[in-house]
Amino acid sequence: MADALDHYITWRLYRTELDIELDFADAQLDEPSLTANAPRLEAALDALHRIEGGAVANVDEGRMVGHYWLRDPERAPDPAITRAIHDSWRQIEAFAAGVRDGQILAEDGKPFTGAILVGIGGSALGPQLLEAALTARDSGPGFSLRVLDNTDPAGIADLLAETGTLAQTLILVVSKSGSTVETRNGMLELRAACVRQALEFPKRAIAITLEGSALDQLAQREGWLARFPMWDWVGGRTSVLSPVGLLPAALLGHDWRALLRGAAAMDQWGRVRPARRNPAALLAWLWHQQGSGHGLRDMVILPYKDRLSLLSRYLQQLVMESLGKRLDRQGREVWQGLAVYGNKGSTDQHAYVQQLRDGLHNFFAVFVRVLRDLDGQVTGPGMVEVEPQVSSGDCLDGFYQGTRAALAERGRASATIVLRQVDAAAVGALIALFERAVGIYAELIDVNAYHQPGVEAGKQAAKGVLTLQAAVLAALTAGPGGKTARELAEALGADPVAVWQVLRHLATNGRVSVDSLVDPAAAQFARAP
Ligand SMILES: O=P(O)(O)OC[C@H]1O[C@H](O)[C@H](O)[C@@H](O)[C@@H]1O
Repeated sequence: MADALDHYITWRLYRTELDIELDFADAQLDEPSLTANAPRLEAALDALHRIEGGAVANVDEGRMVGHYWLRDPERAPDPAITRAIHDSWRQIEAFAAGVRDGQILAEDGKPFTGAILVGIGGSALGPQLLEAALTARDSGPGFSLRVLDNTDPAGIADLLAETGTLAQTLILVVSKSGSTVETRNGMLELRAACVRQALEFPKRAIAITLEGSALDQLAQREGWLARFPMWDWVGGRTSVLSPVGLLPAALLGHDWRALLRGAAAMDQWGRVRPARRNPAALLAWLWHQQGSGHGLRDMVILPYKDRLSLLSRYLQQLVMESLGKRLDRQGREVWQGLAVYGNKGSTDQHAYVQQLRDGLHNFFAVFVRVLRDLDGQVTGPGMVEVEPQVSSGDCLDGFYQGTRAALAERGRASATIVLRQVDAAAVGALIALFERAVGIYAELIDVNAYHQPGVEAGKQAAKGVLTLQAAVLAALTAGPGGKTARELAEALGADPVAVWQVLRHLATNGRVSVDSLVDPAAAQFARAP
């Protein structure tokens, strides 16, 4: 009779060189369905193999999908790509060393002590994840990274207030396309702050972007301090191991080569056949089985380690932007996706775990367990005993094991990724594991994981709002009296609700005059005096 230990060993994948385990013992996977679906999984792995060999997997945009080459440049199908990656590494190494050793100085001759990264989506989430996961561990004192990832004036003001003088601050403007509005705005706001502080923006500005993009051209024209490449074969949400994530990591003093090594080692593991022995394939199969191939259950990401609390935010983009698709690759309407949320344990146990155990059964959990309580040291001697013979770390691990068991008891599935510690190699491996699982799952459900047609609709509509705002401002007359939103909308042939929405925002910010904003039909707007 197989006992619980046999069951665990049967559903455990372990890789010695990574010291990472994937524990599927509570994942409710079963051998018969895995055997029956082995051909599909093997075909998905074949497809990934072709992608790694340079297939144009992003058919709509006619692009190769090369994030796997970022950690193993020799795999790239074109020697020019291999060279470009190696060149970028050399450039990152030299620049970060120059900043950290004080050869690259600010205009006042003093060292740079921090950076503000301006970017959004894939151009911010990866660097944020790395900073949160690795900073305390690797960097030592002396360099800080702040991120400006929105066009919210209050957020920008807060960041500027926190930073104070920008004299010792590098400004990293990160945008693959080089034309993202939020990032442009953040850059313009920081440029204005430099002018206010009598500092030269180009002397501290660095661009990470596609060669020839609008941002790249601007950086060239103005002679920015440095320019680093992005490539069209790397998607924003898989760009963390390109200069997008590596340069900030290097500036922070992280072991970015270990990050690459960890990812490359996970890629190796992720190429293992048969699929039953392959961690990424089993993870993708878990998603498929739990959500019936239609994302019917959400993935709750629960790392029991504060430093990984941004993992779920990072994975939200990677998974949901890749898999959330209306059409499959045959053009059929499929409305696919896989919702991701989570923060960290045991914190979330005091928030929504109640529903996970007792409520709606529309999820499965992926735990991340970190065996070592404190990095690089054993805590035994001198540990604080919160109870006799019990440390805080014992409690944290107990909460993980307890929550997992409590969910299993109610028939809720989970998988656990077990790391020895949160170091650069482990973080690289985690990133690669999920990237590969996304690639495999996309093959299983037949969607293009590498485009994002859905994000355009909101951007276009926002442009329309600003066009309407310009028309409304032009149509307003100077007071007294004024016009209602309805009158203005009629004059402009526009939607009166849209006109009201624009006006109430402008009025609240003192850009137009209004008698009162209480009644949308009666409010009288006039040009601000
Ligand atoms: O790096 P950027 O070109 O500025 O793009 C930033 C982000 O915005 C877009 O809307 C995409 O949906 C994301 O995939 C991308 O990461």
